[in-house]
Amino acid sequence: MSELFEQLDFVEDPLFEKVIADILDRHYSVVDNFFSAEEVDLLRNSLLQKYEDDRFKKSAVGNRTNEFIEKQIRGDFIHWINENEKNDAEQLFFNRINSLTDYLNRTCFMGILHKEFHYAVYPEGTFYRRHLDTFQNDDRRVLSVVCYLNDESWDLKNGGELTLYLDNDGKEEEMNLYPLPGRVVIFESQLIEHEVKHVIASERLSITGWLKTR
Ligand SMILES: O=C(O)CCC(=O)C(=O)O
Ligand SMILES: [Fe+2]
Repeated sequence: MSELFEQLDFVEDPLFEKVIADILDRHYSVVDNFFSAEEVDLLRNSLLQKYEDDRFKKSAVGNRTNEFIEKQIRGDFIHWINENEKNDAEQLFFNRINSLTDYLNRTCFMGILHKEFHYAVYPEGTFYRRHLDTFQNDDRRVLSVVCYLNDESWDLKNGGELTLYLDNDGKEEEMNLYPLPGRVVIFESQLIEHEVKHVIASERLSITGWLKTR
């Protein structure tokens, strides 16, 4: 009878399996080299092209308050990626994200139906204060996915760490993650508070997005 349950086109993927094991175990996963150096170059060039074309907007927080308060919370500039108008780099990006999503849905029944992703540029001196990614009363966000697009010369002294605030048996613990090129950090949007520390030097480049239900 066992063949009844076989899915002939299913191939186990060790990297995605690690993501799932991490999420089940501790609600976040860090995957280095999720994107290859060449892929990061393509995506960074795509980001920089749009940034130079001035298509980025100052990010907002929740319902618009005033600009001054926003600057005290987050200082990044963002540009939403439209999947219907994707360029080659973005096509490659979504292929990879879609395989992860399909894998999660097939193996964990996560029910991810939608996604939204934006480029982000944090200029020198900016940060994003501690927050949960559900501030817009949007409980459809299941997983937050952050992909770093800095180049190989990115130095740890540039700052801009992503700090995750984790619960270790009732005691808060900080996990500091550097925005290294090709690295992807995935975490449960409803659970993990986090912040982007001050960017001390250089521009910090990334794509951030959410896998969503309904
Ligand atoms: O860039 C990062 O490391 C995290 C960004 C973030 O928390 C957000 O955009 O909500
Ligand atoms: Fe966030």
